[in-house]
Amino acid sequence: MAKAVSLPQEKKLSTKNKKSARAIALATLIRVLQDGSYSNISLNNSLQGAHLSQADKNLATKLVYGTIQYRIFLDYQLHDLIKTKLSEKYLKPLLLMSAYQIFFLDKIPTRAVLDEANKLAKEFGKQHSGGFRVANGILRALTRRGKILPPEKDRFKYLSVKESIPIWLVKYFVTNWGFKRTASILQSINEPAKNSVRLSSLTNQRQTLVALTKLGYEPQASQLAANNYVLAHGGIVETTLFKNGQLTVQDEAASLVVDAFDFNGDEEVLDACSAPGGKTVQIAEHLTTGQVTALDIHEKKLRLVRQNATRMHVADQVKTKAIDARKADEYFSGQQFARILVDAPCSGLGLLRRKPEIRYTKKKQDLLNLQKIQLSILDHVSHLLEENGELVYSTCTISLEEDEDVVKQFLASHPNFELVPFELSKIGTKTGMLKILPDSYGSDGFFIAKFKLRG
Ligand SMILES: C[S@@+](CC[C@H](N)C(=O)[O-])C[C@H]1O[C@@H](n2cnc3c(N)ncnc32)[C@H](O)[C@@H]1O
Repeated sequence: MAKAVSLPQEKKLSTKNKKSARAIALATLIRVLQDGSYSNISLNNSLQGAHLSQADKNLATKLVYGTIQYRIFLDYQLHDLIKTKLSEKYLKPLLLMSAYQIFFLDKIPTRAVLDEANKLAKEFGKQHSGGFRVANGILRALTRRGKILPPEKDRFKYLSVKESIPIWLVKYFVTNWGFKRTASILQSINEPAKNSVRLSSLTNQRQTLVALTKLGYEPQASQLAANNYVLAHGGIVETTLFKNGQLTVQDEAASLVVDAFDFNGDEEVLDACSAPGGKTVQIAEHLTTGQVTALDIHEKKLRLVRQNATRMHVADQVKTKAIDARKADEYFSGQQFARILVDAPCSGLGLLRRKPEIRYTKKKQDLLNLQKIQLSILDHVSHLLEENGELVYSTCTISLEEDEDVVKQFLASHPNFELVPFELSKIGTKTGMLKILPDSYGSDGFFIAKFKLRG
């Protein structure tokens, strides 16, 4: 439980600003938890017109994402203390947000959380409503009682509440990786995501590293990817290093996907699911006379691919086309690509650390629905690969349905393809498939399979 210690950064903020940050967080949480809005869109909209200091923006962001991330845990803390129906819409989000601060933000004194909750209840409640008294009573009872967890012998429920993961997902993980590994994965996905960048291979990497060090980013070479570095803190997109295309934000495991190809530089490459273009630009960096054709089903998202390509100085190597990859063989004829990447739409279970909502929005049936789309994309683009060409299939999920099972089914229906082992600079695979679980290196969870079309 949080102790009543002072928070220097909090103290520096004016009371008015503090209240605004919390009011914005609460308004966002009401929209997300009660109205089903997307947290990132909702929060960005609220922050845009808010004129908050950077510290207050950070606080509002932390409150929104932290409350969403720990919703199951927080609900459990509150469930037996809420004895009446919460008639006003703001009350439950306010209780969850306050409980989040009490249990997870050690530097905010409990006293301050209660005072702020009181003010917010008066601001958000109806006139003459007693909502603030209800909130106050529940939060005081919560601070008196402290944290509770289900009995450890109820293993699934215990893990579900402790790590704030739906029971179906805990069971799914335990079925595939056993209890001990599941506990390790779940614990790791609640840790903050690393700030990983990939240095452009077209610019002077030594100079970039020196500049990063001077700016206090303390770059540490990635354990996984050749050109990636883990930074001590965020904010890199505001720097000229990012704006000038000397580096880009890319997870360490995500960077391995393109490294699985062998390039000569003159190839025609198809990137079937390309937006926002992280891997497209990485492919393009390998090309001299070759080109990469970047598809995405959403025209709007291709703008991001073009922006990325321009920023990273590879626009001449990149063409974009809004096409459903399941119809790619209607637009392109013959075996015209030497390399094809299918970085498929997936459940994103490897991104649980980065995107706290995924754990609540994904259902087991989604894994099979997505598998159908993934197989269909693979099938339709596979006709476009030249003989001896390379096809890489990747996902940012760890579900077997979308990874190993897709590979198995694709090979069964395409006997002219075979898996090929690949060696990357820091990691390799003899099977042609590489699965990175989120607790192995603290990266995103990823799956990569490399196929070759027999000549
Ligand atoms: C995992 S993301 C790709 C990330 C991207 N490769 C990168 O590195 O930045 C999957 C992308 O596939 C797109 N997508 C979904 N269904 C598609 C389809 N049928 N055809 C083409 N693109 C599709 C989505 O819009 C999304 O941008």
